[in-house]
Amino acid sequence: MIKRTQTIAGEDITKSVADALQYISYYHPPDYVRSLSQAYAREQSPAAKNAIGQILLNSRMAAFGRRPICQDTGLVVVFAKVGLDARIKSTAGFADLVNEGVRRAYLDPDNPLRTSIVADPLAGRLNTRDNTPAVVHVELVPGNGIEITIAAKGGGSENKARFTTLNPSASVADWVVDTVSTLGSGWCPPGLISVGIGGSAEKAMLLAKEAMNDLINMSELIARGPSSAEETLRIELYERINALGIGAQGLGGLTTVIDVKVATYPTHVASKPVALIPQCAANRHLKFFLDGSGPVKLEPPDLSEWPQIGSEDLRTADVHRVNLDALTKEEMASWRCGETLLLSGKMLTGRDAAHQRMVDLIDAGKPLPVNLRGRVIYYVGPVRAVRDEVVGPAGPTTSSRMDGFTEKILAETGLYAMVGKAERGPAAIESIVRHKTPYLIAVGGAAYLISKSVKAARIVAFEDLGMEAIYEFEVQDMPVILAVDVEGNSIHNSGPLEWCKRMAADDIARSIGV
Ligand SMILES: O=C(O)C[C@H](O)C(=O)O
Repeated sequence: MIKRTQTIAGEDITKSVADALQYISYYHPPDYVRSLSQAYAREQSPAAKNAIGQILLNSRMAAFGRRPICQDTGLVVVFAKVGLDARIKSTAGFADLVNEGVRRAYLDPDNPLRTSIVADPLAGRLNTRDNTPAVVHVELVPGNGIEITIAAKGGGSENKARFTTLNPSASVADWVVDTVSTLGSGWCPPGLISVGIGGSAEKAMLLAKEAMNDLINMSELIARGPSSAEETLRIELYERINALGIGAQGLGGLTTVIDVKVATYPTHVASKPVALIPQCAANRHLKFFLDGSGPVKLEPPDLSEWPQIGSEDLRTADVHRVNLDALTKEEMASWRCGETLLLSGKMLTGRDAAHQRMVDLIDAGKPLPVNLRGRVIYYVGPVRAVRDEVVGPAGPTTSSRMDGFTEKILAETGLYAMVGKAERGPAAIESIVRHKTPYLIAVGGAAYLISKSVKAARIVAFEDLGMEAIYEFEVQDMPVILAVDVEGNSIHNSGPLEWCKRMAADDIARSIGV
C-alpha cells in the first residue's frame, strides 16, 4: 500500500545538501561538458579556443582531483519543492537544515571551499566564514517527497543580472541582445543566458534563476525545430548573442553562449517584466529527490565524457616568457595587445577589500604594508590549500571592480602591471596609458589549472581579510594574455569587433549551426 504521508529526517536534508555542494564543486554537469567540447571543436578564434581548452582541462583536473572548478565556489541557491504530504522530522526550520549542510560542505577538511558570503552587504561586509546563509526558495506541491535543486552561483556572473519592464509591444529579443552586448565578459563566457519573462519583478528573476538549471539541449532543439514561442525565442537569442562575436572570455570568437533558457509566467496586461541572468563557466547545480529512504546517494559522473585535452594541446606559438623579478618598463612597452605571455617569478595578489584598504591608507597619508613599486598584482581570492597544495584553486576575479582604485594605486605606488579577468573601463585604460602599466588576463573558469603554476605562496599583508589578504605568489609559466597594452589597445574591444565582422561577412555562423 502506498503511504500517503512520508517522514523525511532533517539530517537527510542537511547531509544531502552538504554532499551535493561538495559534488558540484568539482564535477561539472556532463551536459555542460559535452556542449563546451562541441564549442571547443568548432571554435576558429585561436585565443578563444585556447581559453575554452583551458576551461575543459581545468574541469577534468577538478573532477579527478576533487578540488573546486573555480576559486569562487559560489553563493548557495536552493529551490525546494516540498510535498504537502512530506513531514520533516526536525526541530530546526527548513532554511536552518540547508544552512547546516552549507556549513559542512564549505568547511569540509578534505575539500574546503572558499567562503564568500559577507554578513552585512551595506556596512562592515564581514565574511560569515562558513558561506552561510544560502538563498532558499520553498514551494509547496502535491506529493510526499522533497525535490531540491541546488546551485552554487558565481559572483561575477550574478553581478551581470539585469531586469527591465518592457512595454507589452516591445521586443524581448532586442532588449536581451542589446543588454548582453553591454555586459562585457566578467560573467565568464562561454556560458548560458537565462531569461525570465512575465509575472512580477521578483517572479521574472526567479523564473530566470530556476531555468538556468535546466538541461543544456540547444543542439537538439535546433535539430528538431521549435515547438513553442519560448523555444523560438531561445533559438533566436542563441543565434543573435553568438553573432555578437564576444566569444570565450570576451576575446572574440564563435561561442558566447552554449544555450539560452527562457521561462514565462502570466503577467499584468500593462506589463512585460524581463529578467536576464548569465551563468558562468563554473556552471554548478544538481537536482535530487528525497523520498524518506535516506540522504541522496551521488554517483560520480562518467569521466570518459571529459575530452582528453592536455596542456600540450594548449601551447601557443610565439609565447613570450617573462621574468617578473627582472621586469622593466621598456620590456612591458614592447608587449602587444593579444600576445600570450608566460609569467615566472614573484607577484602580489589583491582584490576588492585589499584595494579599499590600500586606498584608505594612501588617503590617510599612511604607508602601505607592502611595497608595490615594480611589482605585478594579480586580482585573486584563492581557495585554501590542502595536502601538498601550495594554494587552492586561484583564478582571476573581475578586474573592473578594481577600476575605481586604479588611478590612485598606479599614481601613488609605482605598480608595474595588473593581472585579472575581463575588460577594463575607459578611466582605467586612461590610467594604464598614463602610467605605462599594462593589463593582463588569465582565464576565468580555469582556477585549478592556474593554481598549478603557483610554486610558493605566503600572506604578506592584511591577513585578517582571509582569502582577500595580500599574498606573494611565486609562479612558473603562468599563461596570460596581454589585454590592454601601454598604448591603450584593448583585446576586449578589438577581439569581439573582429569576430562579429567575420561572422557577418562569411558563413562561419552557418557552419556552427548559428
Ligand atoms: O570572487 C571571485 O573570485 C570571482 C568572481 O566570481 C568574479 O567572477 O569576479
